[in-house]
Amino acid sequence: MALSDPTLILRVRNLTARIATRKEEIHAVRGISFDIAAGEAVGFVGESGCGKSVTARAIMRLAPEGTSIALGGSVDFMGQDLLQLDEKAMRDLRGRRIAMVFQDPMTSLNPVMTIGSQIDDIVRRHTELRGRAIRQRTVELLNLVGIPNPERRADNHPHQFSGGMRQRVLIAIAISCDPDLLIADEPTTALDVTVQAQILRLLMRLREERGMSLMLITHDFGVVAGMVERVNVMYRGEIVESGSVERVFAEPAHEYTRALLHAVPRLDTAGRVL
Ligand SMILES: Nc1ncnc2c1ncn2[C@@H]1O[C@H](COP(=O)(O)OP(=O)(O)OP(=O)(O)O)[C@@H](O)[C@H]1O
Repeated sequence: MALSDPTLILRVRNLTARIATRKEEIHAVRGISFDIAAGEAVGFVGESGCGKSVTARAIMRLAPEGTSIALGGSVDFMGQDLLQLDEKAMRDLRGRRIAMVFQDPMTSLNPVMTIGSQIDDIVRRHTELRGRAIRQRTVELLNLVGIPNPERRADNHPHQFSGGMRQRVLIAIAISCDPDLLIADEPTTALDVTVQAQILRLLMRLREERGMSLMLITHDFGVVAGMVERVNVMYRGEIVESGSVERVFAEPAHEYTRALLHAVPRLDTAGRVL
């Protein structure tokens, strides 16, 4: 299947995802459609349980832990429908062309391995580099995501890093293969506010420098403001509203969006004398 618009890298149509646990089946994503252009940052906003994470996982064809997933519709990624690929092709694509960063930077890292050896492994697996060149690349990646003294820090274990620094490490791992699309699922939720801003700035800088697309998933409208061009608002497994951030902020069309926006402090009115 060819993409009609060459600047689109992702074209999702009528995507459905049912996840089954031992107890029940949940229709978590109910026929959503959206596009992401090359180099574009798109936000997905909605309250907990609305299907944002399942959407991200559906694109990667990964089931949430402890579940199995059944997908419908199409996920056209640079001209290939990912839902039709065999598992081997999908494994090749994950991490290399589409990479993901999750909320909890501690559980995604191996606590007994040094940061450097964890990144070395990924560089070895995904590139042609061998010998000393691997560690050089690891240090370069740590430097790129703003880890000070990267040569020395590479020999530390995850618990010797702060939450924000661990998230930087995971971002380094995610961009190590130069993906076309980075999916960041609540990347700053576990971090305090100043660190949140630093991580968001880092993601934006990397997106610009590398020309990758960014799918930013958050329950917090404040996080997407100033970060993305377009936002999709999700509610109960559907996209109920989408548009430019400015438009959605200024004139939310859906009642649910208005309710979500109410929860965000308004910077423009905060200092005004009543
Ligand atoms: N591992 C799981 N086991 C059982 N149900 C799950 C699991 N993961 C997600 N679900 C269910 O799928 C639906 C969509 O969840 P999803 O995680 O996509 O929501 P979300 O919008 O990303 O919220 P959150 O930010 O809390 O993850 C919900 O009904 C949720 O309960």
